Amino acid sequence: MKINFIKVPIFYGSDRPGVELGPDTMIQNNIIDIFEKKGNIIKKIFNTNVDKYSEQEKFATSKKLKYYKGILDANKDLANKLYETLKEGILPFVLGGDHSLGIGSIAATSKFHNKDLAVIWIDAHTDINTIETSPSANIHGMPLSISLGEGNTELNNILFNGKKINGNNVYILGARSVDDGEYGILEKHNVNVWYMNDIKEKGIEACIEELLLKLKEKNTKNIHLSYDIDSLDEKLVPGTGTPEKDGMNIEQSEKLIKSIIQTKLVRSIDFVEFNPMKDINDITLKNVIKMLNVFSLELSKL
Ligand SMILES: NC(=[NH2+])NCCC[C@H](N)C(=O)O
Ligand SMILES: [Mn+2]
Repeated sequence: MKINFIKVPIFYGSDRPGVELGPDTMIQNNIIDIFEKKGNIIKKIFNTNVDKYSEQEKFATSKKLKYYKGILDANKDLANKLYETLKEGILPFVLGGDHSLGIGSIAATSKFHNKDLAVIWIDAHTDINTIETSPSANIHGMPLSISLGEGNTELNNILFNGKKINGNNVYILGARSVDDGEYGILEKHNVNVWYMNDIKEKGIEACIEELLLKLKEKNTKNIHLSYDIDSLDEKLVPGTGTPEKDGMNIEQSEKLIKSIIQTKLVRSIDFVEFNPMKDINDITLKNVIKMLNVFSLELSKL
């Protein structure tokens, strides 16, 4: 598979420095080699521009959204680079950075496919807060609501105005930390969610079957796959901004990623929330590399 890596060194959405070092840490740990040894071709490595804002400036451009302007401009730049990549027929693989980057990557993939897009969101959180419901004002907890057209800031209008996706084409797996206000938004938009409890009760295989069936029933043609490493259990990923207990193990995560890539419908991928500054004894780094091995192997078979 021909791939462009798009680095997005941003921490503003999480308000916890360190995650902006994720992309370069992964590159320094030879992920280009890992991908190429399996037979993929890395065409280009883009770097998204992220302007500098100080801690004191975090509410300077919006009272309710931390680092609003910094996140907006970075996502615009990401969206343009991702759209270019799709136009060249190359798979964009976005290296985060925090999950606020989902705003730009969904905007670009949706535009390219004329809004005929499903989003699979593998995450401990549902990331569907709005300005009103967010307990933190951290934009990495809001990319799905923004992509669904909630709110009316410039973040809603990247590449084209308004709603990028439909809620019944959004599939969240691995959730176990949901804020009170998020439940109503999930319901309003008919979002499909498999909570960790569902995965524990039914087993990951049964959940994957349900997911694949729904994709088929809806005649899904294009998927944006957004992978947050905090979907893994906190013991496996101490190096992430918001680790949560009772998460997926490596084997479950691996099965899930393989089955999704094997649909041959994945058009763009995010890999987010690795914070090397919070890592302990390289535990997270090792698991990040493990998961990137899974992605690269599966992609090489396409
Ligand atoms: N992408 C993430 N790690 N999101 C964490 C979100 C945490 C919390 N729900 C919030 O909105 O602040
Ligand atoms: Mn997330």
